[in-house]
Amino acid sequence: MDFALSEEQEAIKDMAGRFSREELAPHAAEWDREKHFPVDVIKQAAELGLAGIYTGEDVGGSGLSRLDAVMIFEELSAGCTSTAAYISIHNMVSWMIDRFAGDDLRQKYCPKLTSMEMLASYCLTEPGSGSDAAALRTKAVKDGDEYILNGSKAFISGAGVSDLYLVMVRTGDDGPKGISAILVEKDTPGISFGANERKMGWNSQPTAVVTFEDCRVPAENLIGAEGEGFKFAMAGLDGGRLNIAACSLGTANAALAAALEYTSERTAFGKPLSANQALQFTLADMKTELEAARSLLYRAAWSLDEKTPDASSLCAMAKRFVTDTGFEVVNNALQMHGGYGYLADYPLERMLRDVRVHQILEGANEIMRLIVARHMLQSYQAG
Ligand SMILES: CC(C)(COP(=O)(O)OP(=O)(O)OC[C@H]1O[C@@H](n2cnc3c(N)ncnc32)[C@H](O)[C@@H]1OP(=O)(O)O)[C@@H](O)C(=O)NCCC(=O)NCCSC(=O)C1=CCCCC1
Repeated sequence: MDFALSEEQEAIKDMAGRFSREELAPHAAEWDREKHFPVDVIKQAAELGLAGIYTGEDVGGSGLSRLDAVMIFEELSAGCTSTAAYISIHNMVSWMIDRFAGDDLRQKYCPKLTSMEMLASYCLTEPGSGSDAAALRTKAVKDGDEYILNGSKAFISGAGVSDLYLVMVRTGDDGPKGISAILVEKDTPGISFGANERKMGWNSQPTAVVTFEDCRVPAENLIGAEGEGFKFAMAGLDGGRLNIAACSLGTANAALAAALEYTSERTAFGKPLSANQALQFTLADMKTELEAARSLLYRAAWSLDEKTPDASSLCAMAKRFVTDTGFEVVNNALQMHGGYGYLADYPLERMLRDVRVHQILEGANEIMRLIVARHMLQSYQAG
């Protein structure tokens, strides 16, 4: 087993790290304060190949691995958690179209997504269904060569700004087998967007309800066949969950770096804070837990690349463990800053607000435990 990164991976990390330090970090506090969605900066990411990281090269993607992707999101999130997370959602949609749509849709949309001529949003959650995703009710009824959509999607990142919406809809019976996936462009008559939600964090991207009222969408926009949408949605989330975990990891790395600097420079009782063994122990635990989190994350990403049978379960483990660990590390770093950690002049309170939601979205961490337990019990019962 080789734990060393390849030269190409080192170069990818360097490139993402530079973009993060130069284009994201200097503005993250302002974007958070002003609730500004930095579309221009996000589009610069496309020029670096970060808009279709694991989308195929034949449609303009970078054709990299999931392991490469988590390394990239770890770097990007150290600069701005919320912006990195939006880029991760865009990547998830780009990959889902590349992987599951027919060639006409792939050729029509993937190059526009990988160049970020179009930005994308993922629409699964509804006002009445979150963790129980298969209970979704947004209907799509076939009418000639169109589907007519009616219903609402909630908590949609990028809503109102994104150009393309990958929407999970009900085309059949109750449950997962009646769900399909369809693409809806922003200017389609019948689609509308609610007000930007007021959130604790993730303020550099808009979040809103998306409503469909007799929204007519070409039938050719259906991804795959009717009834396949739930599996596509779950497969997309396997990778999405890794990327969100990477966003917690990168943010926590930055928080630990800030804590090291602060505790080395700030003096109390005649010596630097970091000279206190109690703080040293906490710093050591933070470092150790982040290393453990990274190891699990990379292992899960490798499993997804290799399509191992336990890949979805490992993605769920990584999402749960890394986002919980990331939150604890950021919280400890904030505590080490004392009162300053609570001020918006320092980045810690923003980091804490941003990573908190990673324990909730793309599958709450309780659902991650459910996925792991189900896989473990099924494997046990199968002998
Ligand atoms: C895990 C879960 C609770 C499972 O549900 P059930 O028991 O209804 O479904 P079950 O019986 O497990 O399965 C149905 C079919 O589906 C296949 N499949 C499952 N996982 C996968 C997978 N990973 N890959 C491929 N196929 C999969 C399964 O095999 C089955 O097919 P089969 O009958 O065997 O032919 C699921 O609902 C879930 O996960 N919720 C969290 C939602 C949730 O995560 N939102 C997040 C919304 S997005 C979000 O929060 C965002 C926030 C910020 C912006 C981006 C998005």
